Amino acid sequence: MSKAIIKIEDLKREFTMGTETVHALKGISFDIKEGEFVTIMGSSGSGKSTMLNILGCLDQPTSGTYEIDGVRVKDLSRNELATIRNEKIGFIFQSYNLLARTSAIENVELPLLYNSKVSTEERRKRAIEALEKVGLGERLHHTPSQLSGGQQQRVAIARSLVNNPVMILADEATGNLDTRTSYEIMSLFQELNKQGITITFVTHEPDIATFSSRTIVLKDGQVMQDYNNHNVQSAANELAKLPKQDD
Ligand SMILES: Nc1ncnc2c1ncn2[C@@H]1O[C@H](COP(=O)(O)OP(=O)(O)OP(=O)(O)O)[C@@H](O)[C@H]1O
Repeated sequence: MSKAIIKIEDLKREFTMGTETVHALKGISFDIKEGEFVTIMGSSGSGKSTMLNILGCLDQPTSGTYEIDGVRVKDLSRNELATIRNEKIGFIFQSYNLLARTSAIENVELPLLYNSKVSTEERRKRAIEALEKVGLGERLHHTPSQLSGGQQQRVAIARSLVNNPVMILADEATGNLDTRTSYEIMSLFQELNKQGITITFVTHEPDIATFSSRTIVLKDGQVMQDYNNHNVQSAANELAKLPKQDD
């Protein structure tokens, strides 16, 4: 049995708006085990962003428990939360969030700058390895504006891997990409998952869920469905089915 990386129990998040209370999450419970590739789906307003913020230690629940890699997140200070975020989670966003005018390699090195145990040489070595892993070994010194959207997302994926996080947390990571590039990126996620990396992918796109091994569907702040996908599609196969580009 793989160990649970994420443990969530009866998690609630309420927001106070004037005299009203918005119940964004109404008692959510699930575990995510090491090596899983989970999509968290739901329509607009279902609670995905609220869930993502809590999973990413960017926000705290109103009640209930959230544990990541054995650490209980509730009651941690802001600094402790920042450390957990940096050490345990690799974030990937829809808009890549790379530093402009900064090379791919420097962008990937960023999460290691906060880690005083890693020397300059080691930092560079790990950044190069991460970029090679995502197929960008030939683009180390390109800045974001010199890279395509898909390549920029690959840099972001390399950056998310460089600290050896316990989980990658992706927020609509293919939202800005065309179909072909989305399949390329999903194929990369599938490869990384095969290598043992745990992935949680938050999205409103049902297509994405077909590439993951488990889907959790949120509705009105509750888990409506939580199922294993016994027929995981290969993104590389879907890519091969697309008409050839004339370039
Ligand atoms: N800071 C906040 N203050 C008040 N209400 C909030 C806040 N954040 C979220 N909500 C409410 O919580 C509910 C869930 O919102 P959330 O943003 O998590 O949904 P979502 O599934 O991510 O939607 P979308 O796909 O449109 O981003 C909504 O009713 C929203 O209005």
